[in-house]
Amino acid sequence: MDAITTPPRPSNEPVHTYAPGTPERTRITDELRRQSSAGPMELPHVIGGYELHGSGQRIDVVQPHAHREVLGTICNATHDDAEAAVTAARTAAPAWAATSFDDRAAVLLRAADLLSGPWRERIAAATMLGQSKSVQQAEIDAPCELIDFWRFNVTFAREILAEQPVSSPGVWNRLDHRPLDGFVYAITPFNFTAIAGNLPTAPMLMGDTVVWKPSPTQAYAAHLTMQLLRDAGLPDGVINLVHGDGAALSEVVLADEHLAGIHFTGSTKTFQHLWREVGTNIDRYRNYPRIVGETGGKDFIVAHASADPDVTRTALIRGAFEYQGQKCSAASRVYIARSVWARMGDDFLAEADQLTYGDVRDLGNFGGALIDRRAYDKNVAAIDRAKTVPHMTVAVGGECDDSEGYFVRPTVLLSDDPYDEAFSTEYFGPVLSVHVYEDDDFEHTLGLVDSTARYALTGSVIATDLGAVATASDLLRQAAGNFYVNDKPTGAVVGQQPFGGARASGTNDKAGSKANLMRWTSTRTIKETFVPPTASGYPHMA
Ligand SMILES: NC(=O)c1ccc[n+]([C@@H]2O[C@H](COP(=O)([O-])OP(=O)(O)OC[C@H]3O[C@@H](n4cnc5c(N)ncnc54)[C@H](O)[C@@H]3O)[C@@H](O)[C@H]2O)c1
Ligand SMILES: N[C@@H](CCC=O)C(=O)O
Repeated sequence: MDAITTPPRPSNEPVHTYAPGTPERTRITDELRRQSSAGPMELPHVIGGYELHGSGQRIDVVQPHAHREVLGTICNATHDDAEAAVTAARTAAPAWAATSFDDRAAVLLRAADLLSGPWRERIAAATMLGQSKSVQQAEIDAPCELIDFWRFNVTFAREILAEQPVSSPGVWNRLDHRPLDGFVYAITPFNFTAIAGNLPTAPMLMGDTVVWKPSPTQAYAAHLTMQLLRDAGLPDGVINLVHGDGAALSEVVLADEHLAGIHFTGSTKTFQHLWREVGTNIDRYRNYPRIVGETGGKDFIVAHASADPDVTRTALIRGAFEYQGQKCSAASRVYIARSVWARMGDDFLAEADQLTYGDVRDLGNFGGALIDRRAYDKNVAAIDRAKTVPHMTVAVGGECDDSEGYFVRPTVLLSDDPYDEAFSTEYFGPVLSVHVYEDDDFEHTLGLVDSTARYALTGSVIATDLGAVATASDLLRQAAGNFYVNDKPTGAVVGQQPFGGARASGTNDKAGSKANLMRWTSTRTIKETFVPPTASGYPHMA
């Protein structure tokens, strides 16, 4: 069809409550039961449209809150798998680049409607079981955030295509938003099904073909996401799903001359490794690969002396302990004015102590388990260290139990020393470091917040004094890519709070925004002169 079309206007997917008696609660409970009793599934690579089981090491994907229950098995990708995926991506590229924007967009719009409809509980339950999310946390991830990524990105991409230069009389200037000249490598984290679904599909929407490697611990929901995209009409080879730890895969992919971009979300350490490898291979590439990475955080809450105690307590509980502190945006260091702490500290500690982490199939639980043994050991070590530090008190929690699942209790560390490593190291678990400062030390404390950790992802200021809000916003301008006033620092919504941070937290290309989509297109400028000159002289030469 030859027309300039307007995609359906996106609005954020409504978040279901799952309150007792609601139909969605019945549906999710049935689906959790069905998936839990289905027995382990093979979770194949999907390369060029073929489901391949691979010859690499087999890795079980388990329920983190019940680690004896196996959901499925993946095979770690080998060099052969990697080469097959790169070949499939390159083979599919010409036809995909020639596919109209509307036809590419329609795949995502169909996928969004499938996820909002018949796939909703399937993906939500898979996210709960595989990533140990409470029903509320799964709901805001996938379905809702993933649907939003898909619908909003279509509108953002359409706006990019519509942005065209001016043309002088006699000339027509145009921008051709080409796909990148090569394939994109999308590497995704365990903690959000939505991020895993967005990172390969954002470049795909812009006409690129993709090798997608999800986290082994998110492989179960990733497998279903790939099935959903294929149901929505994704052609073979456009996205190639390859499972495993990524080591052998990266040895092939990062050395390939056609690597055109990396779309990464995960830890700072992994991102820096990938960037270094790109540097090492720089002479091999036909183009400079676009490198987009959203990484770690040590996200803060600063409560001014004017802060409302209930707002502060709620922001701390939700910001630090939802999804067991495993959001890159989770509050993990808090600075509270002494007078505020005096009014809400005991209530906060009591509420934290009463939070229930358990099997997420029991909808009464606030949260689940840590994702795996590695995350569990890291948090146990952090808590054990804290117990030995003289200026630090484990005020709540500190108990850990891995007999059934990787459970770490919500833990609050109170410290007189704001330079302790607990205020600068990302533990990625339910461990919150709290420093109580003197009320008149607000500006000095903001300096501490800005300089203590190397990250700059999210942060909140809580204050009713608007002057204090303005001071914090000013002095912390570079300390967070997402800055919240009188709220928790988590829960960004696509289209409302574009998400991402700078410093060690990433390239700040804002997932689910035009800025991100621009990284996946290589613009060609076309100038056409209608009646070209036929003589080379200029009037001043007469
Ligand atoms: N800023 C953000 O938007 C954001 C969002 C989610 C998570 N995160 C961060 O992600 C981290 C937690 O996620 P994680 O534990 O999955 O991170 P991770 O770095 O351990 O893993 C991320 C992905 O990289 C893969 N990987 C590791 N080594 C690789 C290699 N050599 N080649 C290819 N792939 C490789 C992993 O298998 C996984 O798929 C935290 O640091 C968190 O802050 C950031
Ligand atoms: N966008 C999510 C965090 C993603 C990282 O884990 C939030 O805003 O809470």
